[in-house]
Amino acid sequence: MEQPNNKAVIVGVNVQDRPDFAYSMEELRNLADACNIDVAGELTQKVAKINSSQYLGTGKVVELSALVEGLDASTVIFNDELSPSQIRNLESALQKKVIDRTILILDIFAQRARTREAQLQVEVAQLQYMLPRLVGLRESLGRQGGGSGMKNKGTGETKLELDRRRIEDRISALQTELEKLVAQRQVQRKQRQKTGVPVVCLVGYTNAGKSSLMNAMLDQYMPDSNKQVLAKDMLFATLETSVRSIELPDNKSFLLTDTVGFVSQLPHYLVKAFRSTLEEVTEADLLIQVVDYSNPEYERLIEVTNTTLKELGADHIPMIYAYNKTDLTGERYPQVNGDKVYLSVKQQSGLEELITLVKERIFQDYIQCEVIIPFAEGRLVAYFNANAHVRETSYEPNGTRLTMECKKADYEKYQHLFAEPEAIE
Ligand SMILES: Nc1nc2c(ncn2[C@@H]2O[C@H](COP(=O)(O)OP(=O)(O)OP(=O)(O)O)[C@@H](O)[C@H]2O)c(=O)[nH]1
Ligand SMILES: [Mg+2]
Repeated sequence: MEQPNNKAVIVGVNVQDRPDFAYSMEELRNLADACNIDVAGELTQKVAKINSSQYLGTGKVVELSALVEGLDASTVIFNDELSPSQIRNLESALQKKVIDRTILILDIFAQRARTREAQLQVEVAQLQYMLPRLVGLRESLGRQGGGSGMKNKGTGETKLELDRRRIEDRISALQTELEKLVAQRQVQRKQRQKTGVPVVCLVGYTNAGKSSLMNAMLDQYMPDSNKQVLAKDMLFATLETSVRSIELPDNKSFLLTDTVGFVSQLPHYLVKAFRSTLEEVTEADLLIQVVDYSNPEYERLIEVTNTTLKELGADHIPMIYAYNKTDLTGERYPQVNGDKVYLSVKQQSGLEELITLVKERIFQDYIQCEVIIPFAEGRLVAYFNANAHVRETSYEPNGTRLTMECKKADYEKYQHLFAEPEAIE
C-alpha cells in the first residue's frame, strides 16, 4: 500500500509560556522539511502541564482531528518526544500516523550518515527509541503499510518485525562493532596527541557555519590541500567528525576539527550514541563556538550548545566565540570583543582576527628568543626554520644567529647546544 501523501500537521504545546516556543515550532517545521514532509498546518495549545495520556487536552484532540481531516494530512508531528502510551492514544484518536520531534531528528541523521561509524550510531539510537514503543509502532505500521518515518537502509519493516529480544541483541551487536571503530579512532587520537600539536574544535548549533568556517581556513592557509568538507544550507549537513591540519605562515600549526551540529532537545540517546564521535570535543585544547549571529534566537542557541557540551563533559575546555553571518545583521565586522569575534565567513571577513585569538589561546608556550647555533649543528637551523617563526637570520663567527619565536620546550631541549655570543672587544 502506498503512503497516501506526505502532508502533515505540526502540533506543539506551549508549557507555561516557554519563551522559545515560537522558535521551536519553526524549527520543527524545518526538521519536517528536511525529511521531505510537507507541513500543511499547525496547531498549538497553551497549557500549564503536558497531558500525560494524549499530550493535548481532550478538546484539542478533537479540534486537531478535524484540522487533519480538513487538510487531508496523513501524518501528525508533535513538538516533543511522546511516550509510548501517548503515541498509542493519539493514533487511535486520530487514525493517522503519529510521529514526534525525536523521530524526525533520528530520520535526518539516518539519511545523512555516510561513514560506518555514523550509521551504526544512528541505528543504535533508532533502536533504543523503538524498543519501548514497539507495540504502537507496529499498529501504526499495520495501518500505514510501512514506513514509520524510519527511512535508512536496514531499518524499516524487517526490523520492526523483530521482537524486543532480537532488537536488544541487535543493539549489542552494533555496539560491539562500534566499539572496535571507536578504539581505532582513539589510537589515531593518541598518536596525534603525542605530536603535541594543539587541537581546536568547531562546535555549535546546526547550520551556524562550522563547516564553512573550516573550509575558509583551509582556503586561506592550505590552498593546495583539496580537503574541503561539505557545507550546505540544511540541518545536520555534517554528521561525522573531520580533522584537518592548519599550518600558519609563521610555522605554527594546529589541528582543526569539524563536528556535528547541535539542536534543541537533541534526544539523549542520540547524544549518547554520538558520544564516541564527540570525544574529540572533550579532548580538545580549545573550542570555537560558531554562532549564527543573524538568528534572532542566537542567545538561546548558545545556551543549548553549552548545555549539550556540558552533557558531553566538555564544559571545562576553554572556548572562544565566532559570531558568524554578521553580514546579515546591521553590526560592524570584523570586530573583536574579548573572547568574541564578529565575522562573516561568507564575506571572508574576520578570519585573521579569529586566528589571532586562537593563537593567543593555544600557543602560550612559545617564547621570543635569540640564539646562536654552532655551524656544526646546522640541522638545528633547518629544524627551527621548519618549526619556529624565524624573524631574522645572521651569521656570527661561531655560528648562525636566529631571532625567532619558538616553543619553549624546543628551546629548553636544545639549549645545551647553543653557542655563547662572542664578547665584543
Ligand atoms: N550569509 C551568510 N551565510 C553563511 C555564512 N557562513 C555560512 N553561511 C551559510 O550557512 C549555511 C550552513 O553552513 P554550514 O557551514 O554547512 O553550517 P554547519 O554549522 O556546518 O552546519 P551543520 O553541519 O548542519 O551542523 C550554508 O548555506 C552557508 O553558506 C556567513 O558568514 N554569512
Ligand atoms: Mg557542518
